Amino acid sequence: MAAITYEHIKTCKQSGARLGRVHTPHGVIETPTFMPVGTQATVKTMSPEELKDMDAQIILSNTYHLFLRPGHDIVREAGGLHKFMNWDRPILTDSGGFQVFSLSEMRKITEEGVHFRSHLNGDKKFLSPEVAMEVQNALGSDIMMAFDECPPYPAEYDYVKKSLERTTRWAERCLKAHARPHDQGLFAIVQGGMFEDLRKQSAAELTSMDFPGYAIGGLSVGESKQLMYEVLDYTVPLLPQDKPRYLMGVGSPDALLEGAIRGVDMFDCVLPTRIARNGTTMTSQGRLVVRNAQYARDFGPLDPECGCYTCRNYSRAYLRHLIKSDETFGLRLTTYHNLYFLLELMRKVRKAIMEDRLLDFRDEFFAQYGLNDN
Ligand SMILES: CC1(C)O[C@@H]2[C@@H](CO[C@@]3(CNc4nc5cc6c(=O)[nH]c(N)nc6cc5[nH]4)OC(C)(C)O[C@@H]23)O1
Ligand SMILES: [Zn+2]
Repeated sequence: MAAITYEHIKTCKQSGARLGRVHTPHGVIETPTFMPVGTQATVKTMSPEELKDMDAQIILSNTYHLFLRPGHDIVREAGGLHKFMNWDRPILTDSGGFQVFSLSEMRKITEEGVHFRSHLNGDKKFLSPEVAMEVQNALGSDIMMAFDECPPYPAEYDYVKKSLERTTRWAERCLKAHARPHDQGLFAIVQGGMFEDLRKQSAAELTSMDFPGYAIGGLSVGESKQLMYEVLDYTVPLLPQDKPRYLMGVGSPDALLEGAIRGVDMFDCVLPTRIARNGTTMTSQGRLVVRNAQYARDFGPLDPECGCYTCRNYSRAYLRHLIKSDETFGLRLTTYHNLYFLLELMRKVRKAIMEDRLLDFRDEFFAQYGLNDN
């Protein structure tokens, strides 16, 4: 029995989006799904109990960060990431390639791997397919990502082609280094930038190696949303129907809807947790910056249509006061709401697929939420 299997439930007759389940050793994930990001073994300010209250079915953590601190050996000695952070549902770990480029200085890519300096203390470090697999093995995540290179955006055609070919060779090395295929699934990451023929090449090379799931990398890196949707239009159909498809780094309401409509099953993004910490919230009426003066005497709920703990028990005035006063409880309340909002949105997406009306749902949602940059 493979560690990760995909169960297709139905395809929306109106949009082509699909309803499914991903089966993992730590439980089932209903898709399309949004995965809260817990980069350093915690979804910032949330307890595992609160994440379960809102029915987060899987969370993300990160090889790069845990490799640097506390070190994967400590997590291994703790019994793995599930035990270390007291989370008994599925965990997906990113492989670290992308974070090396988005966080560290002084990096040098070779065929062997990437030499870089830690962004924490400048120590010289090295990540490679083999090291990334050893670290994820120590973390014990249910879904591991292959070690890849995410080209910068924009990037020249020749650079992107050479980069995707190395990513394919690195994916092969990850497969060879994969010690526990029966209790950890390894997803490959399709690259190819914004070039249709290179996306085709990357997808063909990786799907010929039969991974249990495929991620679409190299997006949400500064390109316009229209360009991202264009790349999805021709990349998603290249991936197998009977495997999960994961779009990395995407998490605004509009992008989640447009991605689901195009057949994406899994999403992750720091957006909801990151903006919550500066008092910006996602509500059914669009973005609401609750720290703004206009809410000083607004004793209504953050979002009148939301049933979450924050919206049932506290007012906008109180949230504004806490955020302005730098009270940690304020960050917890806005984070709880933002995550609940996106998880609730995905529940509504799954219901709309079941009822063959996802395009109608998208139009209704945008009419209320607004097309503003959310
Ligand atoms: C949208 C938002 C709010 O998310 C923030 C910030 C900037 O974009 C993000 C999200 N975009 C994103 N694209 C990715 C592509 C890959 C990839 O090709 N390979 C691998 N292994 N992991 C990836 C992770 C990715 N995350 O990336 C960082 C830099 C992690 O911060 C995130 O804007
Ligand atoms: Zn709420």
